[in-house]
Amino acid sequence: MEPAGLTVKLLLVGDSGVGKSSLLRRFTDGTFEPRLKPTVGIDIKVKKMVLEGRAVQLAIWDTAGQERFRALTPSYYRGAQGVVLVYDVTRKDTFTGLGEWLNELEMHTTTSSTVKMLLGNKTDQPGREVERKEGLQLARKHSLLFIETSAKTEDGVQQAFEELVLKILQTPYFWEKNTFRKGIKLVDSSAQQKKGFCSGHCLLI
Ligand SMILES: Nc1nc2c(ncn2[C@@H]2O[C@H](COP(=O)(O)OP(=O)(O)OP(=O)(O)O)[C@@H](O)[C@H]2O)c(=O)[nH]1
Repeated sequence: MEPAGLTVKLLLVGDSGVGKSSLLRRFTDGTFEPRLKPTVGIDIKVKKMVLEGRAVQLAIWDTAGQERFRALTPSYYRGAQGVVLVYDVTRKDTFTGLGEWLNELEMHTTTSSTVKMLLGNKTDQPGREVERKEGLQLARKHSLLFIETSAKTEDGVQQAFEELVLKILQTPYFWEKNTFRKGIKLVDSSAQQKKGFCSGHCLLI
């Protein structure tokens, strides 16, 4: 039988239009669509990556940010080892509205089982309304990883996912849950040992 390897479930949440689907597209397909339609319900993409010599299969759940789909979101948290809370650095309302998302996160996840990341997107766009240090402060307050990105230019996108998954792999709970998986596949890590990993982008709190 083929080794099952490691599977990690990630969830993207945040207000409509902040760029969740665009981040996912950029990360999985390397593309950017300037006029992307809002997500309806849920979209799941799978991507394989190798981190620290381990092959990991990511199942990334992209939730719809529109209000009419909000009732569905809580059920998606189940089994998620990583949650990315996205806001738009050019829309203050998406940042001030994070309290509601943070409450939801607190209700549906535990610190030991889920790694959480705060992500400020659209750094390429003029008219910034949320400063980096504001994001950083909020992340510190809630013990979240923090990063700023641009799905358009790709800046920070790869780093965001890598940092999140790396942190998940360092979580004891993850290994307890994955012990039933036989034959974890080890692959050559040399090509994946990144230089300047997360330089200037990521913060591990
Ligand atoms: N300039 C710029 N535009 C972006 C960026 N990310 C997303 N956009 C644009 O913002 C709009 C909304 O992006 P989406 O990815 O659909 O946002 P979403 O958070 O998935 O929205 P919902 O599906 O409604 O929850 C789209 O027109 C994107 O092209 C970015 O980093 N820079």
